[in-house]
This record gives sequence, structure tokens and C-alpha cells, in this order.
Amino acid sequence: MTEMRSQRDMRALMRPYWRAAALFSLAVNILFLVSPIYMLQVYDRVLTTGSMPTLILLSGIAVFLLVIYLFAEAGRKRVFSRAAEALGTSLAGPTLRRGLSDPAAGRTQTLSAAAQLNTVQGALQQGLPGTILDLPFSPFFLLVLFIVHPVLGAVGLGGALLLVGLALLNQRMTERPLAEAGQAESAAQTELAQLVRQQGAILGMGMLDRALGRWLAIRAQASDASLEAGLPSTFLGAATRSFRLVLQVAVLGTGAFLAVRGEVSAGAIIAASILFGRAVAPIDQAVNGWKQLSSTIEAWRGLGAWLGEGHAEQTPPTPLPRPEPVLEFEELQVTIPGADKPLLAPIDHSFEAGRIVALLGSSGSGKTSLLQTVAGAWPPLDGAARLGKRDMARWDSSDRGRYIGYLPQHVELLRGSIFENIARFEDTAPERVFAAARLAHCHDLILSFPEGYDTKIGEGGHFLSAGERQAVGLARAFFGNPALIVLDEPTAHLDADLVRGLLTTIAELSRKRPEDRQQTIIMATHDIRLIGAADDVMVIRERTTQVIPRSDYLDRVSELRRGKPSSEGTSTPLTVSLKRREPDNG
Ligand SMILES: Nc1ncnc2c1ncn2[C@@H]1O[C@H](COP(=O)(O)OP(=O)(O)OP(=O)(O)O)[C@@H](O)[C@H]1O
Repeated sequence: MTEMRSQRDMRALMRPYWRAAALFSLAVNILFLVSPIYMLQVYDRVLTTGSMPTLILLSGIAVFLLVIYLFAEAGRKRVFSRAAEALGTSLAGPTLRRGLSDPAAGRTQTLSAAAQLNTVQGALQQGLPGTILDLPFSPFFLLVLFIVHPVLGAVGLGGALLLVGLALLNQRMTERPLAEAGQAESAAQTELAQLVRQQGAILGMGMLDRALGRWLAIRAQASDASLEAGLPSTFLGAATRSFRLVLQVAVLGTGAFLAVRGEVSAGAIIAASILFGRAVAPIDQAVNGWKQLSSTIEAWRGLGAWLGEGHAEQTPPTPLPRPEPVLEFEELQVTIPGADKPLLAPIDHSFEAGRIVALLGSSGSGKTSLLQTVAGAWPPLDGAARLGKRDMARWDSSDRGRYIGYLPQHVELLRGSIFENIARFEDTAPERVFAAARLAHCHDLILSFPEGYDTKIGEGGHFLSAGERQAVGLARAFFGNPALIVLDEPTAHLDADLVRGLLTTIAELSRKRPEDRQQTIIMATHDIRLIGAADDVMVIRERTTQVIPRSDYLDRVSELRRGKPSSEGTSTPLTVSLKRREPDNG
């Protein structure tokens, strides 16, 4: 199925359903004339002649046509249900893909786009667009009313226009408050999601009452806004309903008046009432269902804009062969997604194949941002990060993913088994997964879980500690023998055994000559032991990056430390000045 890219594509998808629904609507509305015509005929042909066969014939025809009416009405509902299903099938993927593939798209925006899709689907399933399709038939029923008698037509038209006026007033009065209420509601939802996520911190620090109070205030604001936005609708809805009853009386009264004067038959009184009722029913529905209708239209537009802003989906490019593990930065400008200023000064450096690079820098210096850019998760502001001549930002992410292993700073695993997570949900031979776990030295750890590699993680499954998650995340990064391994603080949560394991893996790799290694590794770390296993050290200091051989770096560190007792154990970020030290003047 082709990917939905914009509102135009969405409209094209819906067009056949609208056409089918319009045809059913035509049938429904024309067949609705059966009752008024039947009434007229009964009064004109049966009551005046007393002919039973005519009554039976007329009743038979009416019942037959009303059965068709029933099928037309059901058919229309079915078309809308099918449209809802088609919309879900075609849009659910692109909606999420747009959010997940665009680093600038916020989490809330992604969730709200998914909620918009649900809103539109729900409205279709309820057959809400039927109201819109019935609206154009209102003039048709008024015309028939005019044919029955011009005075009846005039009363009906006047009443319908007043109802339209009420509908427009309703729309004017509710448009802004409804939008504001929607925003307040989504703010309350975001706060709620944060509260649930932060449960541990909230309980641990006794913030429950204050956090709850904050959320209740936001929620109260949202429900006040919703209540206020609904007020004009509620009032105008009730006014429309009672006004409609008054109009019904007016039509019946006018019909009776005309019948007394002999201008219409008695059957016309009832026929006029039915016709008028049908003419104004869609207007009435539009007024009363305005809130839902307008939020559906808003959701539809929002969804179109969301998909339209996304990167155009192309047909998947031809998969490329394994790249040379040569990592190059060409005037690379790292930035935060959506920002228009670089976070770091342009980086221009090339790491030969197989280098192990330790990335150092103080907190907030930009290590994670650089690694996200290197892994291709964040696009650079300018310049490029390349692996084997391939620009990470332009390389198709599925293809790129086969050659990159990335351990993010905060490891989140997806719902599924440990095996599936390490295999990145790929269908693969178990040996490849075991090999990755052995490289991360977590094979035994995984075997100690209740169901080993089949242990389910995530909601309702086994809960993994931060260290266990990091170990499984490491195995996932090593899976498939990637050409580039990007590790963000890989030892931050590991216990001594797992750290030793990782060091062994890196040390084994570092013992090989770089040209014999199949991968390049870049890792942000504060751990001096990992730095010791690296070939190069890349230091971020005051927004600039500098690359020096590890031995030079360590020499510089020991020079600085000489004479001072080491208080930092293995944790040594050591973003020392790489310039020569000024002579110590005391
Ligand atoms: N998604 C984001 N939106 C806005 N600012 C961000 C985002 N991510 C990072 N930053 C900012 O960019 C700067 C660099 O952050 P980054 O996480 O890259 O630093 P770091 O060196 O990895 O820090 P640490 O060692 O504490 O993990 C920080 O000032 C941070 O506040």
C-alpha cells in the first residue's frame, strides 16, 4: 500500500467511500419520500373511495420500498465502518513512522496525532459524516414541500433558515473555546503520563500530595475549559430542539389552515409535517453534534498537516553492502533536533578503520548529542558524519541499522522477549543472538532469568534492573557484527563483573591491529579503564572537539595528577586542558 503523505492522499483514500456513501444517501433520502407520498395517496385515493384493494396495494408498495430504505441506511453505515478500517490500516503506520523517524517531532505531538486518528475513525464508525451527506437534501425536501403547497414551503424554508442561523451562531461561539479546551485536555494528559512515569521519585521524595495537587489543578482547568466550551452548544442545542417543535406545530397548523380552506387534502397536513421534519433533521443533528463534528474535522486537518510535514516516504532504496568501518566527520555541525544553532563547533576528523575512540566531556558538553548524530538518529545542522563514505543522515534507516550498533544513554527495551530485543526483532539464527550476548558478557545473566532468552520484558513481563537493561542493550548493540558501534556511557549501570566483561571484549578487540578489526567503536565514557582500551581520545571542551592518541592523553592526565592523591578511582572524565600546562607559580 502506498504511504499517506498528505491531506490530499487522505482525501484520495476516502473518495471511493464518500462516493458510495453519497449514493446510499441519495437512495435513503429519496426513499424517505415513501411515507409522505403514502399518506397523500391514502387520503386522496383510499379515504375518498373506500377502496380496500387500493389500500392493500399502496401499503404493499410502501412496505417493499421501506425495506429497501432499511438496506440503504445499513449500507451507508457499513461504508463508513469500512472507511474507518481503511483509514486505520493506511494511516496508523505512517502516523507513527512520521513521529518516530523525525527527531524534531515531540513525543506529545506523536501521541496526539495517534489520538487524532482514533477520533476520526471513531466518528466514521458512528456514521457521523452521514449528517454532512444528508444536509444537501434539506433543500430537496423543502422543494417537495413547496410543490405540496407554496405557503407550506415558505413556512418550512423560513424555519430551516432560522435553524441554519442558530447552527452558524453555535459554530462561531464554540470554535475558539473548543480549541482551547482541546489544548488544556492534552496538557492534562501529558502531566498525567509524566506523573505515572515518575512514580518512584514522587513517592521516594514525598511529593505525592504536591504532584497530585498540580495535576488536579491542570485537570480542573481542562474540565472548566471543556465545560465552558460546551455551554453555548448545550444552550443552542436545547433552543434548536424546542424551536424545531414550534416549527413542526407551525407547519401542522398551516397545513390544517390550508386543508380547512380546501387548498390541500388532509393527507398533505401529515405529509408536510414528515417532509419538514426530514428537511431540518440534518440541521438539528449538526447543531447538537457540533462539538463532535468540529473536533473530528479539526482532528482530520491536524492529521493531514502532521503527515504532510513529514519527510516524503520514498520506495526503499537498494540495500547497500557492508561499509568500510571508516568514520569521518566533515565540517559536522551537531545540533538539537529542531534547533537552528550548532551545539558544537564544526568537527572535521577522520578515524581510520577499526579505531576505538573514547569520547570525553563534562556533563552537558554534548557527548550524547554527538553520538545521536553519529548513529544517524539526529540530523546534523550542516556537514556530515560518514561511515565508509555513506552519509549517516541520508542513509535509509533500515539499511543503515544493519551496520550500526547503538547503545543509548538510557536503555529502553521493547515489549517482547530478551531474544527478540537482542535480535532487534529480526528473524535470525539463535547463534547470532548468543554470540552478541557473549560479547556483552551477559549470556549467563540471561540464562539466570526465569525463562532465559524467552523471558518477556515490559508491561506484564519480567522487570529488568537498569544494569540488566544496559547489558541486554549492549548485546543488542553488538548483534549482527556491526561496522560501527556507538556506546553512550556503556558502564554507567553495570556491576563489576559486567564491566570486566565489556572491558575484556573491548580489550580483545583492541589487541588486534586496527586494520584487522571489523568495526570502529566510539564510546562516551567517564571510565578510565575504558579510556585505557581506546586508541584515540576525543575530548569536547568549551564546544570544541579535539582528538589525540590515548597514550598522549593518559600521559597528560598522570602529569596533572602527579603528586596529588587519586580520589576518583575508576571514574575519571578528565576533560583536562589539552594545552601544555602553565608553570605552577605556587
Ligand atoms: N532533546 C533535547 N532538547 C533540548 N536540549 C537538549 C536535548 N538534548 C540535549 N539537550 C541539551 O544539549 C546539551 C548537550 O546535551 P548532551 O546530552 O548531548 O550532553 P552530554 O555531554 O551527553 O551530557 P551528560 O554527560 O550529562 O550525559 C545540554 O545542554 C542539554 O541540555
